[in-house]
Amino acid sequence: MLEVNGVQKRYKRKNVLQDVSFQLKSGEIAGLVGENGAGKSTLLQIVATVMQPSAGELLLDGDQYKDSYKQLRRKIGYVPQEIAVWEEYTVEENMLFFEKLSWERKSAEECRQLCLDMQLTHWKEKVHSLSGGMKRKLNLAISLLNDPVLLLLDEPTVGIDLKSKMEISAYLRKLAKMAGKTILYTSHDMDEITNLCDRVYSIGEDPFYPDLLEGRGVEVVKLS
Ligand SMILES: Nc1ncnc2c1ncn2[C@@H]1O[C@H](COP(=O)(O)OP(=O)(O)OP(=O)(O)O)[C@@H](O)[C@H]1O
Repeated sequence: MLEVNGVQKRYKRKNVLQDVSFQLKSGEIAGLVGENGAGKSTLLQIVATVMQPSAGELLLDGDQYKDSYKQLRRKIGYVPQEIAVWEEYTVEENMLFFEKLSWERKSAEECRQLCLDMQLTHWKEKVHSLSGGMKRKLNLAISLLNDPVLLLLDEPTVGIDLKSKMEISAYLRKLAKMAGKTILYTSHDMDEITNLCDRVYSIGEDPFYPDLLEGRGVEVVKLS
């Protein structure tokens, strides 16, 4: 379980996150919405241990982040907005390369299966010849190599076709419901968010997103 208590983030004189508190249970999928610049990526980076908050505390499965950054990092999968894979290498070479950097050992067949699980079938193809959707799937597969309990995804479905979007959504649902993974992800696609999420957190002052989500059958919680 993830607990975020009173998190604040200040960049020089700019307050981005004021007093953010929420909890996520195992197997829960939560969305994070807000206008550009509201602080979604900043919050994901803090939860991912990539960045430290200016104030507040975070706990994962009861362990304080500040006491155990290194151990907790092993339990977290984080996919930033930018696709970070080796373009000149094949899907197979990318997976095997990142497997070497992972804390968990996986065979080549297990790596291939991770890709197949989300309909990424181009095992022998170079990444530069893949579609944007396929690259996003590869990025996601890489983040799962160390069997994270918490998965943080920054706009995993931006700019990809509807079929790939639906495949990624179906796969995320399976990861949460069958494998008990906790997922926090950002998206500007309100149809996708309402279909996929148990709850949506809205960040920032602007009531645009909460208003947009009203009456769509999803719980919306405002964060500051
Ligand atoms: N390293 C940094 N130094 C200074 N300001 C930053 C830094 N990173 C982000 N910011 C500022 O913090 C604010 C929040 O940025 P952030 O990227 O978290 O927003 P976001 O909600 O993810 O936006 P988007 O939807 O465009 O991705 C923005 O005003 C941004 O310019």
